[in-house]
Amino acid sequence: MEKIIIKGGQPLQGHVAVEGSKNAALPLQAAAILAVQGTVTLNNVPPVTDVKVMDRLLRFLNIKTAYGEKHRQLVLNANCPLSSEAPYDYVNQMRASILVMGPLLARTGQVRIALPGGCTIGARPVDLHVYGMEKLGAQIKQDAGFIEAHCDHLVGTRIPLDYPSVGATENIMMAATMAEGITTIENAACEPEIVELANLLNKMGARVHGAGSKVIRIQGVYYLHGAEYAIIPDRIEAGTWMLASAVTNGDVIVQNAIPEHNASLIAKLEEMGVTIIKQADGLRVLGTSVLIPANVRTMPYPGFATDLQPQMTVLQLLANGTSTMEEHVFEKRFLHLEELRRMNAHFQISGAVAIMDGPTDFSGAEVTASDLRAGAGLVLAGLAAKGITQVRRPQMLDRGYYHFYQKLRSLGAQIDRVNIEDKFKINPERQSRQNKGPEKE
Ligand SMILES: CC(=O)N[C@H]1[C@@H](OP(=O)(O)OP(=O)(O)OC[C@H]2O[C@@H](n3ccc(=O)[nH]c3=O)[C@H](O)[C@@H]2O)O[C@H](CO)[C@@H](O)[C@@H]1O
Ligand SMILES: C=C(OP(=O)(O)O)C(=O)O
Repeated sequence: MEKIIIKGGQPLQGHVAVEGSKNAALPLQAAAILAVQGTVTLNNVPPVTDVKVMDRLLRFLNIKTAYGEKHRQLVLNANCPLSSEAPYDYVNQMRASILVMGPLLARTGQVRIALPGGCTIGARPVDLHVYGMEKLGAQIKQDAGFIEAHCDHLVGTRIPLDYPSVGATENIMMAATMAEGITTIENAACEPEIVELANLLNKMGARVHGAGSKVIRIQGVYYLHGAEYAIIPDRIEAGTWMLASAVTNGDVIVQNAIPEHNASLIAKLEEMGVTIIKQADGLRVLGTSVLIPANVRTMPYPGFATDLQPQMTVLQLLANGTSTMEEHVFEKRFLHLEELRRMNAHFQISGAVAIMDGPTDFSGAEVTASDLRAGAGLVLAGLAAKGITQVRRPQMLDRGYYHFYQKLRSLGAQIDRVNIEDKFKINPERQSRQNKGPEKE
């Protein structure tokens, strides 16, 4: 069993570099399905597990891919006939696998994809994705855990979304690029990752307008071709390092962080007494020993990002007084708080609201990461805690962070990742010596 082990109490100091955005990379990988001619070259692609999971799915669909970790470059070639079936084994690990549905439908006229399944942050239906495909003219059948969609050709139309779902907006955008006529997505998601997808699609020959606003207009084209694109820095990774500096009363420069992408976080940090200085090489985050409580609500962009909620609650628990966190994006994203109780946190949860009493004197304990960001939150609590914290299931962190503990160690944290079985594994040589008994002279 692997664990991250942290000896807390060390203020973080130094520089940390942010990788390319995981949540931008995944839809951009899926968009490569649309290129009937030429290759799609993506730069600044982070070497994280989710990107590898998407890569495995795309290769199953017959797309040729080559990734150079050193240069963070991924080249995708979809110029051959593609399979339109995505089996359960290839989609059950990651929700974002559903993003192949729109482009496959546009490219091949049919798709059969297993439903991506449950998730520890709550139910994650795909009804808005399906609604979008239906509005574009696809016939959809859901049976035996699969979504099956087919169409002669897709036709542009008005698609008002009940909720600005990031994934549904991306799927619809990709499907609509080759639809006949104009598609208008209303109440579209506005996340920077949506703008990234539109930028790549437009470089591939699509005509997408308004990405980043509530209304996206897509004029269908006959075909899409290859293009090269560099992915933006990961705003969630950047935010995690900013919070790591704040919870340890540190002084960290988060390199490549784009301030506008973390505006809600910056505003809350400043409200709590943390100093943020915008520098040419990134954001300098200076902690404080007197944290002011704050109330936070997660919301679609540009609101406070749900993917920074667990990390933020650690800072709120350290503040001098009562803070609240309202989780409005996912229904079950407070599992990390129950683990933090083991580290001396005091709070109550009432529906979507966590009411937290600070200041918390975190004490090290053994805890388990239920998902990627819960894991990040627990490690941050460990950095702020007295004594030793052990975080189980560190593989959760690999989904979206590259070299998580190594980067923290470079900032001065006392942190390691160990395989407990390795430590206690019986050395075969020693065992055979023991079995033989003492060597004769
Ligand atoms: C790979 C990726 O980019 N993941 C991000 C993306 O996830 P994802 O694209 O899954 O997030 P959505 O914006 O779609 O989901 C937000 C909410 O809408 C609901 N919903 C969504 C689709 C649907 O068809 N029906 C429906 O009810 C979900 O259950 C959830 O409660 O945006 C989330 C919200 O910022 C982030 O936390 C994830 O890190
Ligand atoms: C929830 C996340 O990702 P996904 O949507 O892929 O589960 C995340 O990155 O925190």
